[in-house]
Amino acid sequence: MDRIRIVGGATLEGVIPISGAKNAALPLMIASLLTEETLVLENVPRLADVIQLKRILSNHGVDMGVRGRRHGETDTDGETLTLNAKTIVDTTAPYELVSTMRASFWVLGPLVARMGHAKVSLPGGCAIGTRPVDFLLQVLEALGAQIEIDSGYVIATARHGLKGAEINFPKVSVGATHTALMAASLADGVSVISNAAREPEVTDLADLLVKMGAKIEGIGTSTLTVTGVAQLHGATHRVIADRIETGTFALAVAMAGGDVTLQGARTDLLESALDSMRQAGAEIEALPNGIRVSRNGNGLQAVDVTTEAFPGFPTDLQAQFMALATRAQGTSRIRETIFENRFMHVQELARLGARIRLDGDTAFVDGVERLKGAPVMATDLRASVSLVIAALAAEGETVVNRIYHLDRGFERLEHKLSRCGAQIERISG
Ligand SMILES: CC(=O)N[C@H]1[C@@H](OP(=O)(O)OP(=O)(O)OC[C@H]2O[C@@H](n3ccc(=O)[nH]c3=O)[C@H](O)[C@@H]2O)O[C@H](CO)[C@@H](O)[C@@H]1O
Ligand SMILES: C=C(OP(=O)(O)O)C(=O)O
Repeated sequence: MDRIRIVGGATLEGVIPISGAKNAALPLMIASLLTEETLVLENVPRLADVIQLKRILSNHGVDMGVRGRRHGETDTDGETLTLNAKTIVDTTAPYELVSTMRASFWVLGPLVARMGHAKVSLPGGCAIGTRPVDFLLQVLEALGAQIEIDSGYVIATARHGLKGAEINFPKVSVGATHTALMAASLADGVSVISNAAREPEVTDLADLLVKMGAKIEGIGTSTLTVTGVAQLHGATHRVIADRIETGTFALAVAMAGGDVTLQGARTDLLESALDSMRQAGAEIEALPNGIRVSRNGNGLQAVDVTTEAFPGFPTDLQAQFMALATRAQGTSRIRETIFENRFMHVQELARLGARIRLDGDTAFVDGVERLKGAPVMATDLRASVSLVIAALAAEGETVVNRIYHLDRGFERLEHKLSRCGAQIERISG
């Protein structure tokens, strides 16, 4: 199993290219199941989750190709993927393929909408809470599908197609909104989705669906009105920049000090997190094609944050922000309101010398003068990278074990950081 070794203390200087967003690329790829025509997706990140979804889609019969590199493109540019689901050969997504990744469950909506039948294993994904799928199933039931659970599989049936409906979510859910958008696009009649997620990845999916011929109003708001169409067609779309990768590298610079341009990053995708970083002592400047982050000399200050649905502070940056707070002056209160068990990084950060107390949904982080390198264990995707951030400022060597979690969501992390001066390397095997 690969590990990452970091020797802390170096400041970061240079340019980091930001990849396409994992959490946008996955639903965009899944949308290929909605049409017989070809989708072209540009700027797809090279990640373990994308490779796994390619396997799942292939199993359904989606033909896939990767377009060769064009003039002027470098190896930091994302892939251009073509996906064609002319013939769906299998409407089952088996446990072996689905169990490692939450987003793979989202094939359920498009399959039942187009084929009238789908059988999908209950999902896996990061172990950060119970993560039920009840809202996703309620969406499909509201649209007229019959749902049955059998031997760990959800079986959805709608022999005569789906019908438009009113859908009102009790809680904001990204995956349930993706499911509602995709299924309602091919349903007969109008669907109104209330309390919809407004995450940029939901907007990216809605924008793609509109290019494919879907009729969606209210994009970017919490009420989406979808008028179903009989068929969708092919389209070309560029995956938005990864706001979580952006925030992660911004926090790495805030932690290590230095001056880095995050190329291709967009401030409008993470205003709330950037504000918290400014309060902590980072300088952040929007550039025409990126964001410049620096911290030179000034110390870090404690900041309180509460995770919320977009446009609030994202739960996917909570662990990384906590890493920064471990070195700030004073006590930071970090409250997690989205997932009930997303604090597994706390005990690993403690191995590096962090002082963190947990009380229910809140972590109290007392900043310390120094962290010291140690062997640590990655427990989930964002927890893994929080350990990397802490290690950048720790004295001596840190080895992060089980980094397969990290490879799910960060493309060439060690290259991107080492190019800016970090002492970081992958140890294979
Ligand atoms: C691949 C992907 O894009 N994953 C993201 C997505 O996950 P995901 O779509 O799984 O997260 P949701 O937005 O659905 O979850 C939000 C909350 O709703 C609850 N819930 C959700 C569905 C449901 O049927 N019942 C239910 O109770 C969840 O347990 C959680 O407490 O959004 C999360 C919240 O921004 C991010 O942390 C994940 O990185
Ligand atoms: C939690 C995440 O992913 P998943 O929903 O696939 O577990 C994440 O991207 O931070």
